[in-house]
Amino acid sequence: MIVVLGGSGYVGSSIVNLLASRGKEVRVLSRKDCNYYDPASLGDAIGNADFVINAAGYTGRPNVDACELHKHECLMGNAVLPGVVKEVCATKKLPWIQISSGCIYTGTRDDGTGFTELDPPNFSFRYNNCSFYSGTKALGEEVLADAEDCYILRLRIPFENLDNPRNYLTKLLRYQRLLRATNSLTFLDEFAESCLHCAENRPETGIYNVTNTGYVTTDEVVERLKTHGITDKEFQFFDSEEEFMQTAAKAARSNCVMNNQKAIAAGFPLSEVHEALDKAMANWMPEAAATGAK
Ligand SMILES: NC(=O)c1ccc[n+]([C@@H]2O[C@H](COP(=O)([O-])OP(=O)(O)OC[C@H]3O[C@@H](n4cnc5c(N)ncnc54)[C@H](OP(=O)(O)O)[C@@H]3O)[C@@H](O)[C@H]2O)c1
Ligand SMILES: Cc1cn([C@H]2C[C@H](O)[C@@H](COP(=O)(O)OP(=O)(O)O[C@H]3O[C@@H](C)[C@H](O)[C@@H](O)[C@H]3O)O2)c(=O)[nH]c1=O
Repeated sequence: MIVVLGGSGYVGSSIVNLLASRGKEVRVLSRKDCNYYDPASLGDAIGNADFVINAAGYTGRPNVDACELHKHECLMGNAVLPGVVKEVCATKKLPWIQISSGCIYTGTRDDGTGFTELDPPNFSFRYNNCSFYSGTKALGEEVLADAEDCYILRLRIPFENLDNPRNYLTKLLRYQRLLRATNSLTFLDEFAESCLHCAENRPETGIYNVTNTGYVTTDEVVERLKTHGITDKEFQFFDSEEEFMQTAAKAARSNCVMNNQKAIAAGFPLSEVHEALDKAMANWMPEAAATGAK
C-alpha cells in the first residue's frame, strides 16, 4: 500500500488519482490524522505501508508571496517535516518520495545550460537571495542529505490540461500582467507517472530533476495558448523584473533552467517541454468542466 501525505493538495491529489486509476492500493494522510512532528504518531498513521510519498508542505496561496507572512508554517512544513518522515521511514525500512522543487535555483549555469542534481542550489538561505519558500525547500533537501531509500523529486512550475488556480497555464491566462522569463516546467501528469515509476520500478534512489526536457519562454507559452484556441487575449507584460517586484510580488521568484538527463536515463517518463505543453493544451478543460474531472 502507498501512503500519500498531503494527498488532498494540488500535487498530491494528482498522484493519488493516478495511483488509484492504475489499481494501486493508496491511502491519503492528512495533518488531521496524526501529529506530523511526532515520529511515533506519524509512524502509527503510516501503519503497514510499503511505500510513502510526502506531498505535504506549505506553498502559500495564491502563490509563494504568502510564505513571507507565514514563516513558521512554511519552515515546519517544508524543512522540518521531511526530517520526521525520514526518521519514520528509516525506522520502518520504507522507500519513499519527498516532493521538492526546482525553485531552489535561479537562472542557468555559467555556461548557459540547465542545473544538474550535482549543482548546489543557488536560490537559498545560504546565498541570502531567495524567497522564504525557496529557502525552506532547499533546507528540506539538506535535511535529507543522508536519507536512505529516498527519492527527492524536484517539480518545477506544474502545468496540466485542467484549468486550476495552481496550474501555470491558468496563472498565465489570469494574471493581469506577465513577467517575461525563461523556465523549465513540469507536466503534472508526467510527474505523477514519475512517482509511480519510482514506486513500481525502483530506479536508483537520490535527487532527480523531474522536469520536461528543455525550457520555454513566457512568450512561447502564451503564443501556444493562442494557437490552441484557448484564448485570444492580448497579453500585457511587465517592462522589467524590477517593475514586477515593485508592483506584483512580495518575494523574488525563481526562474530557471533545469537539466533532466539523470531522470531520463533512469526511465522517468518525461517528454520534451513543447510536446508536453501541446498534450496539455490539446485537452484543455476550462475550470467549470475541470472540477472533479480527474
Ligand atoms: N504547486 C507547485 O507549484 C509546486 C511546485 C514544486 C514543488 N511543489 C511541492 O509539492 C508539494 C505539494 O504542493 P501543492 O502545490 O500540492 O500544495 P497544496 O495544494 O497546498 O497541498 C499540500 C498539502 O499539504 C498539507 N499542508 C498544508 N500546509 C501544511 C503545513 N504547513 N505542514 C504540513 N502539511 C501541510 C495539506 O494537506 P492536509 O490539510 O490534508 O494535511 C495540503 O493539502 C509541496 O512540498 C510543494 O513545495 C509544489
Ligand atoms: C504574481 C505573478 C507571477 N508571474 C510569473 C512569475 C513566474 O514566472 C510565474 C509563476 O509565479 P507565481 O504564480 O507567483 O508562482 P509561484 O512563484 O508561487 O510558483 C511556484 O510555486 C511553488 C509552490 C513551486 O515550488 C514553484 O515551482 C512555482 O510553481 O508567473 C507573472 O507573470 N505575473 C504575476 O502577476
